Amino acid sequence: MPDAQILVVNAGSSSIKTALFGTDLHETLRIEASGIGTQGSIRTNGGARHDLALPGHTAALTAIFDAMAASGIRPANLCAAAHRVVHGGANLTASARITAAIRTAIADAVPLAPLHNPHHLSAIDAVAELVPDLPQFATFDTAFHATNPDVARRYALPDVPATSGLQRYGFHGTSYSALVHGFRASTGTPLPRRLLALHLGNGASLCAIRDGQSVATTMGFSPLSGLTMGTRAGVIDAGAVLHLVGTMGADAATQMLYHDSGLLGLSGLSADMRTLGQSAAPQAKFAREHFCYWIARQAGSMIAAMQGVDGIAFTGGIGENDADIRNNVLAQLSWLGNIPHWVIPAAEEQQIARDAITLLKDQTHAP
Ligand SMILES: Nc1ncnc2c1ncn2[C@@H]1O[C@H](COP(=O)(O)OP(=O)(O)O)[C@@H](O)[C@H]1O
Ligand SMILES: CC(=O)OP(=O)(O)O
Ligand SMILES: [Mg+2]
Repeated sequence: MPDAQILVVNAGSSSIKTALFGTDLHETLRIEASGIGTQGSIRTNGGARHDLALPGHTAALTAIFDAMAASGIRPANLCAAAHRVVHGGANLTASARITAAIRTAIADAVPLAPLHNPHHLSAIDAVAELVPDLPQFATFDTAFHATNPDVARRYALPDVPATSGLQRYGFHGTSYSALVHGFRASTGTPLPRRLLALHLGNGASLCAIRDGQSVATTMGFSPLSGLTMGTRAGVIDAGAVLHLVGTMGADAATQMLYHDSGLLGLSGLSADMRTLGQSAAPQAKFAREHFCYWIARQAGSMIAAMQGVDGIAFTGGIGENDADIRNNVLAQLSWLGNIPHWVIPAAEEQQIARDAITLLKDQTHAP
């Protein structure tokens, strides 16, 4: 194992994907834990999945670190760690070295991304404990959407202190920027001028990408809005949220909207799309239909924001693997005519490593 490896940690809501990269961006090891809280499994270098009980992210991180140690990785092999961070709040949008102040800002944004930020902090702290002086970096999921125009970002709320920072940030930007960066290499064609990108994983969103830049996306202030997701409700009338808070209280409403809704809430069976696809239960079929219908509905909004569409790209665990979901969505968009589409593996880890390498080089060249 050569030295100077960058450890990348991508904690999603149902997965932790880790990889090691050389400073030339060459991937040397990949260990992924998936189905956290459902059908837990771990796999190394894209090989066979091994079933493993993964009740939570802490168990997944421990299993990954054990597997890394078993693969011969030692702290001395690492020159940096780099993390995907879903929400950095209003001020943290560009990738950065994780200082005490930045850790605090990520902690302050926990209420805005309760399915993600706590796990980013656990990973940052676990690495700091294992290798105390290792430089650590963060890539923010919000960064790619900084190009959205004000009309897209602004909620129609008054400009008063209570609404400070209340805007549509958008997420999955790490995946979308990797998709734009690697589009030609993975498809053999140039990036279409107006691309509808669908990141469909446990969390799911759409992005309107015009000339390589995000102009609109379905998630907003938090990763709760937009599409139907594994356990998240997606777009819901604020009046319905007020009603839930009024009748159940804020804590129970938060639990319902983030943890008990979406595919799980609709099916009463599972948040996991693969499990639902294998089920003959009518509720499982309805949950899958709901997922596709709301993708198609919100795709119309993204296409309007770009004034048309020249290509469609699917990515994420569902987007890459579930052909029935892709075909259902494409059939509901057939009114568009014959638009080319591609399936492109999410390359979030490579994007995170690329950002960290840029920051490492900047530090080396700093006066
Ligand atoms: N072969 C498959 N067929 C259908 N769904 C799949 C398949 N593989 C993974 N998925 C689904 O992908 C989702 C997880 O996506 P992923 O992008 O890994 O999650 P996360 O959002 O946690 O990063 C789950 O709903 C899982 O069932
Ligand atoms: C932002 C988000 O929902 O991420 P994930 O799909 O990885 O849970
Ligand atoms: Mg993910």
